[in-house]
Amino acid sequence: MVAFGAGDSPTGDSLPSLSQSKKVPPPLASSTPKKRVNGFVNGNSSSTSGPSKLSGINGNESPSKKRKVAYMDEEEDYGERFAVNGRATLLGSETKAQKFQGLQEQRRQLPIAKGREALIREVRENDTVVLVGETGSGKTTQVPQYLLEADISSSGQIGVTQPRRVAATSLASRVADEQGVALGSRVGYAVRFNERHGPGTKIKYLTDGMLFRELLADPLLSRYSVIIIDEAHERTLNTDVLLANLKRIQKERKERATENLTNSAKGKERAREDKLPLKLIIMSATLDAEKFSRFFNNTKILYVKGRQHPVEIFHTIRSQPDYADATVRTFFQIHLDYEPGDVLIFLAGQEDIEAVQESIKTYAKQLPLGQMSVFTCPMYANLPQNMQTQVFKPTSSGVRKCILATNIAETSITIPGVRYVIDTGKHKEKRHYEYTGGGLDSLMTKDISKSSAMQRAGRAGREGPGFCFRLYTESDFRKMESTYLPEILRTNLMSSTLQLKCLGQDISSLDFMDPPDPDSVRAAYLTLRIVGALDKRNEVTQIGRMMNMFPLEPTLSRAFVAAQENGCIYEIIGIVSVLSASANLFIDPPKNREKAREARMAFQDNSGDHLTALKTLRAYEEIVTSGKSKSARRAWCEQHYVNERALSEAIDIQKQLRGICEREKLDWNASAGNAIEPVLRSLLVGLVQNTAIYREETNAYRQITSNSAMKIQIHPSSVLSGRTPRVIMYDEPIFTSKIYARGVSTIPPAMLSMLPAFQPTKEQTKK
Ligand SMILES: Nc1ncnc2c1ncn2[C@@H]1O[C@H](COP(=O)(O)OP(=O)(O)OP(=O)(O)O)[C@@H](O)[C@H]1O
Repeated sequence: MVAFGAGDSPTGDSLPSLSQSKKVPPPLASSTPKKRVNGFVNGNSSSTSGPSKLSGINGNESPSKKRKVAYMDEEEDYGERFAVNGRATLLGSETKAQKFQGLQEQRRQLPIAKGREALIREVRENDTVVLVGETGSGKTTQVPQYLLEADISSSGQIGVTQPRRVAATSLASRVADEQGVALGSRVGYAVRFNERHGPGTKIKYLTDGMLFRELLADPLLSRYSVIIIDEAHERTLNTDVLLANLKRIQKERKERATENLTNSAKGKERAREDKLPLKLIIMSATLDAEKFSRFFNNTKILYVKGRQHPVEIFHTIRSQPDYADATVRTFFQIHLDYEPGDVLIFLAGQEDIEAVQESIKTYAKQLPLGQMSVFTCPMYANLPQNMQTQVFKPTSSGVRKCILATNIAETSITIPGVRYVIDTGKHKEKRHYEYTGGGLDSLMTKDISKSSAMQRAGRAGREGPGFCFRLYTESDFRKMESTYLPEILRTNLMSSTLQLKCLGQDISSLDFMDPPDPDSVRAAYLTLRIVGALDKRNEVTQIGRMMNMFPLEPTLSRAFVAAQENGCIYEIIGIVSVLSASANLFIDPPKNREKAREARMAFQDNSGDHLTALKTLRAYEEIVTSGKSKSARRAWCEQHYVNERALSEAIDIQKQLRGICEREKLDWNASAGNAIEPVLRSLLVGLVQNTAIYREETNAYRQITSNSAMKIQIHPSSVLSGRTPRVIMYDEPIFTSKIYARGVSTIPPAMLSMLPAFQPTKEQTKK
């Protein structure tokens, strides 16, 4: 049993209080938990330590020896399965008009509704506004609609940025419903490789990365009248780059507006038609508002009063070093003793999610007869879009949905039905380390920040009072950092540097809220020079511009450009599509690695993982075009240990990349036939920094372009694992217990000398 203490939630220095359970009204009678579980204490009382009802969860005894409840498989489309009863029917039986009226009533009840007029006034009077309001108060869904309804956006669009694609798509869908229009018409969205908007779109939810890309074609973002940067506290690299640019754009558009207004009688009208100047709103529930305000010349800060529903927060009495186990036990404590309502669990990453999901499913099968059944549903970035949106579908009243998510579910989104949040207090943090001639990304499990903890708790209490169970003590909460280090200070800057260069800007001289580390900037320039995207004076080259046309990582877009010269775009598009898919192509069960490897022999290419991936994609395409049934396709994938989601996503990306080729008048059908050399050569041009040579003395690889003595091993999941080809190239170095090269192909040593930016030593080209 996990013991939880008082729900009095301390707050961070400058962060608004999320929940102070002693101050918030107690949960409504109908929503009060049936009874408290042993060990859970309310208010200020201390923990009890009676015997756990859930001893079976920890020990060998099962909660129930009989399995009498029906359970679902996560692969099933449960939306269809439950379409005939429960909540799904309830919504389905409402008329469209009733549903619309219901949504309007919900809109009126939101805390932000009281501030509607004041907000509109402030936005009219100020070009930039910082808006802080509790989670769920209605910022993201309502502010764009208020501005549209008040005609502040005039003839332009309102762009609302989100750090994550799932938030952008789900919010657009909600706001389209609230506006009573079809998604993609007045309200739309744009995320990488997936857009739904049209000429009539007035409110567009988009990822910050997409808005950054739009800058390239339209440096003044002239189609927008208003830009809303939502969840600004996350300080993603794209958000920071956008903020620096938005400051410039506002200035330039203001100058134009003033010119128009003073120089001609028709100026006023033109200024309106040109959507000048640009209004900017920066929003979050957990924002260092003063810092943002200072950055925008001490602009106005507005606070939304009140929260929609109370969230009662509990901390554990003791620290929980085995947080996965504590999660499972807490889940069942809720499941057995609390009223219906779905549970959202925050875990660090995919591995944690899979392990906890497995345990929950196992124990759920042993629940006593008559107990509500459990349906588990994962949610992490590597999961394809269609799987991520599964979590939003309703279940029947006899099922408790348990969503196991990473921090992609942490901000902005409302998952209908969620009433309980379990927060493990962990996340995965990506950090980039530079060393001479290379870089290394690490992905480590770390404690979250206070701001994250508050956002996580905010996912409960969106449709009614909620509960948040934190698997860390109150004193651990107090010790957490207020916010994370901005991404610009801890990530690889190569991609942004190139994009800015194409805009005629220099990352080292932009006006950032926090300027990047000069070493990281130097490393980004060096890599871009090595791949030929920049010249010696750091000016963008023709190659760099071509690379920038494709929404790909620079290493992949460089391979793409090389493929045009080498006559193998057809092959490179296939490989790049697989590498750009959000899920890994090959299922790599550590216990069954040999079996998986044998099963994939049919596609294995001796050169390594890149051509093996291409052959796998082609084999799957054949299956699809031959008209095989859905279940036959799935069986084929299972038999070969390949991830069908990754393959279907790759096919989708491939289609889009081919579309870009057509637009740019490139022949995507240009193929090298059976010759693999042009394909490897093209990949090598992009991956030149990720090349390594085998050293017998250490039985490991050493990076060629760096002086570092770092030892690299071929990752066990590679088809080349167990072999020691002399020279390899790889997609990325990853650091776990050792430094591994992942996505590896062998290359003939002589190929290195073909690279203009790289002149190898004699030893390196030796056969
Ligand atoms: N998809 C949805 N289904 C049901 N209710 C929703 C949905 N989206 C929003 N809501 C309702 O609208 C409220 C306001 O949501 P909104 O995202 O605008 O709040 P917010 O202030 O931006 O919150 P956050 O800071 O957490 O992003 C939610 O609390 C919820 O009650």
